[in-house]
Amino acid sequence: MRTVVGLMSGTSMDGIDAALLRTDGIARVEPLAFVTIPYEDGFRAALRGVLGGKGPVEAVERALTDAHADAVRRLLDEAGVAADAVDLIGFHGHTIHHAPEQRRTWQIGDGPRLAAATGIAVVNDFRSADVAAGGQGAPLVPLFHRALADSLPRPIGILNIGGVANVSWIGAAGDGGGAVVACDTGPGNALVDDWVLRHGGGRFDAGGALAASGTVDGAALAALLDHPYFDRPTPKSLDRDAFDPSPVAALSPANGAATLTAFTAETVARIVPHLPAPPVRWLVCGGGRHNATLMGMLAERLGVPVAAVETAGWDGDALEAQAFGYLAVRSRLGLPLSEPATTGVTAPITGGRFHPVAA
Ligand SMILES: Nc1ncnc2c1ncn2[C@@H]1O[C@H](COP(=O)(O)OP(=O)(O)OP(=O)(O)O)[C@@H](O)[C@H]1O
Ligand SMILES: CC(=O)N[C@H]1[C@@H]2OC[C@@H](O2)[C@@H](O)[C@@H]1O[C@H](C)C(=O)O
Repeated sequence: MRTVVGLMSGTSMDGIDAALLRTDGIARVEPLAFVTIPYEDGFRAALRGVLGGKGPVEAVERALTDAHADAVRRLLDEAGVAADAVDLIGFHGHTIHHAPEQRRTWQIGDGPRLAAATGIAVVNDFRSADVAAGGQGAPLVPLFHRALADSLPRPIGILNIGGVANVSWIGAAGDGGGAVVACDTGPGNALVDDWVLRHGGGRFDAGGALAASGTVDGAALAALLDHPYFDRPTPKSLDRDAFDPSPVAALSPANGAATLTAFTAETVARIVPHLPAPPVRWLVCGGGRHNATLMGMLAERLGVPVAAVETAGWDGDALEAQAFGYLAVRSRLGLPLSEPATTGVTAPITGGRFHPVAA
């Protein structure tokens, strides 16, 4: 067992999730502490400005890395754990460009700088090896989900609704320890977040209240769904801004929110025929599980129980950060981070780049 910190800066750009856990990188996971450090509006704008790899990437990368070092200090202070009791940091960084078909994925985050600032060895750059080997480079949380889901009824769908939404389908226990099939399903909250921000309603649709007050526009929803991504078989992955929200542009704030929320729910439902068998149950993590309107739309469309991962005793805000702590340990052990059915890579492959603390 190792004591590790996992750090995630997700596509919704809300801030840094930092988790402390003990894990063997295989079957054992013991969460210890978790904090979220929201980004300041100014930094969020700077981050948005380098999406796509444009603008002052190096300066933003340094600031992002320093913000992660602060997050580690805050996490360890809160947990009452000294830095020298931590073996490793798994540092996802922030995705500013993702184009696996061009064998390109780019997460900013300076590993040596974070190791120097914290005095803890770092693993970063989790996605490049998979993409270089022909994989999608995402999603990478499925092997962690499988470790957690060991005792749950299966097949199960574990759905993460962040800026982008992704599913891990985990098969029955007899099935070689549980086969995993994964992909990004479509948009998560990013389109709704952008819509709400543009209409002066804050950074997101709290509780899904705005969407609940509107009506789904069938024609706009059909136009949004008219995209080749949804017919593509798994595995497949998305960049944050893969979808064009212009079909809702002329709608009222409430109807636009309702339609974009339905778009997320509908695209999750459309993944079911691509899975080996329909899940008997769905567990939802990521910020989208706080959106009651979205959760209701999902339950309606999926027709089986849909609940937040808290019903299984997990922390739905912490899971991604925990996953990158777990994957950092797997990286050090040379174990796979991805498999053909999770990213489309030709064979199970490890990944990550190790940065020891300089002597
Ligand atoms: N109370 C709430 N009501 C509705 N939506 C919420 C609430 N709290 C959070 N969210 C949504 O969750 C989002 C953040 O989710 P999360 O932190 O899981 O995303 P992320 O990790 O940045 O993204 P990704 O998983 O794509 O990398 C917010 O942008 C918002 O849309
Ligand atoms: C390229 C990239 O950063 N993808 C993220 C993004 O956010 C959600 C979804 O799209 C998922 O594919 C992935 O993150 C999670 C943590 C993953 O790799 O499993």
